[in-house]
Amino acid sequence: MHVENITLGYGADAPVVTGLTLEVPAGQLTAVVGPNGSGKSTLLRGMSRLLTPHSGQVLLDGKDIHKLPARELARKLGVLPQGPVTPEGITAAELVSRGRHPHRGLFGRLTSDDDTAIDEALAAVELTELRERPVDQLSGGQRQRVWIAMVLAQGTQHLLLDEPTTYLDLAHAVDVMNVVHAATASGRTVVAVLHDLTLAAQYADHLVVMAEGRIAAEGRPVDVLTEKLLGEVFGLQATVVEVRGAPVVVPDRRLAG
Ligand SMILES: Nc1ncnc2c1ncn2[C@@H]1O[C@H](COP(=O)(O)OP(=O)(O)OP(=O)(O)O)[C@@H](O)[C@H]1O
Repeated sequence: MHVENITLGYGADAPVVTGLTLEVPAGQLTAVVGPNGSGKSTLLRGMSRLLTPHSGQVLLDGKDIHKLPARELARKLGVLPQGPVTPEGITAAELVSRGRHPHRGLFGRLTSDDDTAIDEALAAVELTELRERPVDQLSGGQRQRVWIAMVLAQGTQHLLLDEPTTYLDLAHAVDVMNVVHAATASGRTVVAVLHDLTLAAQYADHLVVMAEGRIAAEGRPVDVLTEKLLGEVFGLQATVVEVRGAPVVVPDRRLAG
């Protein structure tokens, strides 16, 4: 996936992302981090056709995604947007089955391939036992995992995930990141917006740091996530230590008294 000189914004407002170019490494996990409002979600929306760019292109296998038929794109690119709205009364399994839509014929029923993909996706996020529960009766974290399962069931080569670990406790966040990372082991390309810098650094092959609609730095987490960068981009005073070759961010405390 390649983003070429893209400018994105909303209506007549000043653009949010300006002239951004990004080569997404194939078969790897790219994490996008940055302060609130730096344009991470906007970038992901532009990369997934939820937002049409003012200028520039997003290329998938060399083709402009904004020119591909929707169905063809859905077979190649799975998207977890921020805060997806759950249809009322739908069960977990039904929601996950929607991930199979792009693979079905016009009036197609679910095939055994579809059933397998749905079962595997539910198992991957450990929700097999809750599969018949209405999604609106699940906890925030369980609901988030159902949505991730839906995107996994879509079986696409490319995945864009906006904050897949929001609402998850650390153990479940790690479970989800393990699942997401496993997708790259089978050759899939993943781009995930993440807020937890340490989690991002532990899992990302490639780290992109955004600031004010541009890429402030990118590369291996250990090269990118420095104390200097945290100060400059996040306004955060922190100590960075290395664990298993990846940076861990320890914010400096300012205790009263
Ligand atoms: N639908 C929208 N309409 C108008 N402006 C928007 C819309 N969505 C986002 N923006 C603006 O675009 C800017 C970047 O927002 P965006 O959500 O891309 O940032 P972000 O880096 O993902 O932030 P966060 O970490 O808070 O999720 C913000 O100033 C925001 O107000």
